[in-house]
Amino acid sequence: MGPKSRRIKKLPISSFTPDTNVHSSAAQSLPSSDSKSISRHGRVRSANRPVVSRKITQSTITHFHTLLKKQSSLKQSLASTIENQRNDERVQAIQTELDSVEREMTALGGLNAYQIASTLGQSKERGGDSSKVLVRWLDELGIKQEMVAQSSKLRMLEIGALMPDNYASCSKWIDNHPIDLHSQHPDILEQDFLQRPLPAREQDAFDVVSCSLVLNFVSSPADRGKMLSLIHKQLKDLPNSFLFLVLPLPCLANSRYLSLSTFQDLMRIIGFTLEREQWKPGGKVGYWLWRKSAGELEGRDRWVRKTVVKDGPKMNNFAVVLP
Ligand SMILES: C[S@@+](CC[C@H](N)C(=O)[O-])C[C@H]1O[C@@H](n2cnc3c(N)ncnc32)[C@H](O)[C@@H]1O
Repeated sequence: MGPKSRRIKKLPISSFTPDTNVHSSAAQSLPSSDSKSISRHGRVRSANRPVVSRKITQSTITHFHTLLKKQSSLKQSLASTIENQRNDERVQAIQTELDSVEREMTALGGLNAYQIASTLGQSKERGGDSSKVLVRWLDELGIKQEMVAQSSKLRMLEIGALMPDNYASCSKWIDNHPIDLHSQHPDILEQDFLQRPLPAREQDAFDVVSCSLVLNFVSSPADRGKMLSLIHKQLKDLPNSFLFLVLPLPCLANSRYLSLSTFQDLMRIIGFTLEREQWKPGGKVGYWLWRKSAGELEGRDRWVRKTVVKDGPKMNNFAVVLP
């Protein structure tokens, strides 16, 4: 007899601690789309900032992530039930559940409320945005100095940009192209990165791609793998091409399917070598800078499905699989 299969308990992936008691109050406290709260430069003006507690902001983000994951898995079940069984009752049941999840997302304020909650997470009161870490690393690597000396600019793609001006203070040497699924500003291109056309010419490719707290937003392991592989294709084939990745630390430090070291193996196969990292044990967020390298075929098979690397009662199910 084979080993007894055990149900793996799902915990939400978020940079924040889940708090199920305040979900409904989050929906009431967050405003819907309010262009007046965004300044000419795209910053959320403090005077107009919604007054929400840290707890409510965190709760909204966590709850939204959970709903996104439910939505993604219900959509998958719906598609496979329709394709394989054509069982009308089952299809109806999944559709009803999906409608209910989507109603809950709308009640929470949808992507807009999630973005406002995340913007508050970026604010100075909460420790600032991640761009400072990337700028410091590019400075330490001598890339800033090189650009300034050559009067040249790094071509950067910022995936999941809540504000258009995170790199405004570096405009002399960084030419940033911010995109987001739901743009909060005319200077942010509204685009799904997974649908972005690949660069037709080398000069359309990027020197740096920033992917800060976005990979954990992508709800399926296969789409996460696709995102990392597409980032590799959007980068120039030059030694100084980088991916700046920011993730809630538990995604790698407390997952059943990944660890900090196995993630490094996966990235090597996709074609990334670790250049810099910043995180502390028990911390909420980790920062990694990956240099583009040649991808590897050997060992790829291990990453086409999820494999448990460790298990425990309070672990999460964050995973990445390759397309
Ligand atoms: C938590 S926010 C992160 C914002 C910011 N980068 C930061 O570090 O605080 C995640 C953002 O990623 C965006 N996003 C998620 N998937 C995306 C995709 N496939 N293409 C473009 N943007 C995406 C979401 O719309 C959301 O605004």
